[in-house]
Amino acid sequence: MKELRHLNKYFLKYKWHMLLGLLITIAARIFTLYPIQFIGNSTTAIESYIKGEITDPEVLREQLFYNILLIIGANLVAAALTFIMRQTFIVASRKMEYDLKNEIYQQYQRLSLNFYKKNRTGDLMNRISEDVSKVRMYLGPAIMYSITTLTLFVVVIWYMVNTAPLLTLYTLAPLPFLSFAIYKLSVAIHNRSTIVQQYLSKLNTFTQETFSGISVIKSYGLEPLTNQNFEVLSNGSKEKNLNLVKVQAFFFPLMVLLIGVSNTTVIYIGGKQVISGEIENIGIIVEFLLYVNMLTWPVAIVGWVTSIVQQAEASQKRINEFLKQEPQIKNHQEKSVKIEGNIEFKNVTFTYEDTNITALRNISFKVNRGETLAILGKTGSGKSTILELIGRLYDVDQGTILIDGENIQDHNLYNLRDSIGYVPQDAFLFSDSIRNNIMFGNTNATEEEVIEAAKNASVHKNIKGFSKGYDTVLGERGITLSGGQKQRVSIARAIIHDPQILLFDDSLSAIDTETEEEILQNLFKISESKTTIIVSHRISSVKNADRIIILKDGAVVQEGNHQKLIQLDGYYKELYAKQLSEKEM
Ligand SMILES: Nc1ncnc2c1ncn2[C@@H]1O[C@H](COP(=O)(O)OP(=O)(O)OP(=O)(O)O)[C@@H](O)[C@H]1O
Repeated sequence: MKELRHLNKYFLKYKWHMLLGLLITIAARIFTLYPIQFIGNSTTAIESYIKGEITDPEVLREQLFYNILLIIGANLVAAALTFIMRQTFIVASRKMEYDLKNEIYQQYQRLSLNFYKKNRTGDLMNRISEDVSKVRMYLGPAIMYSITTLTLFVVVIWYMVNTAPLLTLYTLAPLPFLSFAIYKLSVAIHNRSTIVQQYLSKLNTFTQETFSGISVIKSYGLEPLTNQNFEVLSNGSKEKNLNLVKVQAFFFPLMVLLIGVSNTTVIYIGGKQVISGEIENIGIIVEFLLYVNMLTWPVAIVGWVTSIVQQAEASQKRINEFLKQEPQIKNHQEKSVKIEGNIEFKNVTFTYEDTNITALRNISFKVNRGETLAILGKTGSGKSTILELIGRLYDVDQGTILIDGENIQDHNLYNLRDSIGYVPQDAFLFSDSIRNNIMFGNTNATEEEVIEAAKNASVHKNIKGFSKGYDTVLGERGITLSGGQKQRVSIARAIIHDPQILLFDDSLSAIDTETEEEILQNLFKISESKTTIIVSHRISSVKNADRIIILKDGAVVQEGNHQKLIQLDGYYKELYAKQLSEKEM
């Protein structure tokens, strides 16, 4: 129960719901029991009539009518109270589920990139959905049924002991066995359903991947192979499901068996006691039969509740693992100071902790407000890493990054990121309208500003060409747009944000050179008083930059402007010559 302690704060928050639920449960149970006494009374009245103690049939009719009215009345009240009981406990548990999901989601948002690298998306999704559902079963149904069972037990057993103590003992004897058997069965069901879930998860991942990669599958003619793989997986899933169904099938027969044993005991022992005169009338046997049937379900539920609590404990443990984690990148500064955009790297070395790859080695450079720095280099040379370090997606190991002369870590983290417009290498667009995708950079932007940003990113004409214009909804991963269009929408998003620092990570790669030139000219105007860093593989994107640095294996190997670098032997000159000849061809 240690892990479940985390949830106590929610019980405290909804204490009035819980308290009201408790009171109503007690009242509901008492009203559920009343009808049984009246059924007992009716049987006794019939018995008295048969024995001749009541001679007038009118009196019997009157007694039966009176008892039936009471039975109906008590049942109606019990039903109404049971409804309210569910409204309190179950509603409270749904509210707690909602709060817990929000707590986990906010924690996910708080955690840094390294957390997402270490954990698989499926696992993150599972903990916020599956695990929370299991915890909710503890917060609501388990608590509700425990209280119901306890109240029922106390009230019923007290009444039974008072009426016929020995008969009570005999009738209740099989119930602990029932509870234990149900517990064992619940554990087996739980274990097997966990395996079923795992198979289902595998099956889902497989299908999702095949749908995402459908174009590759079709173009390589891999349909038969994927069908085969799917069949193997779904067969496995079917086998596991059948295993589960087998144990589930034991549940009701077991209950029926034990109810049968208890009923037989009541009739046999009760009958003997009536004969010996220990029990005065048959009405008591009828009442006991009803009590036993009423107790069987709650006793079975004790086993069920125990397994629910165990599952909730295991799920909450998984949730707590994530809730306890601290973000790797922390904000050390509450105060926000307006960022001017002067960036300086001083002997920066950086190693990715998960792969142990040293992406940057002793890097130093400076770029001031109003300037454009371009970074070139072969793939894997560390260009993107530089941009990620400026956004503090990671913190440096050695050396320092200065922003406006101050250590990057001494700036307010959120203010720093807010001052940056980052266009990643792999432009990500949400399944939303183009307008909203652009406005992601500034949710308060006006229609004119959206159009202006799109024009500056040279994508306005394309958007206008769509029948729904800016309202065009993009499919998953923006599949309705071409690679170059996606990149430009992503650029418009950064422009509309109007940041102090603009970072472009190879974001013009899928755009033809003419459009590229157009965007660069627009950017030149927009970024007059901003700091721009352009990562690229193309000379055309970087030739106008104030400074260009060439990276090789994480180190700066050449530095200068276009004019200087085309004179020097090395990567830049070679690339220039190659791209020039390609253009001429
Ligand atoms: N998130 C990461 N975790 C671990 N290693 C990484 C990560 N990102 C990059 N690396 C490694 O760091 C090195 C530098 O990568 P980086 O993405 O900075 O190169 P790049 O110059 O931008 O390459 P490209 O031109 O292909 O985009 C590579 O060896 C890469 O494998």
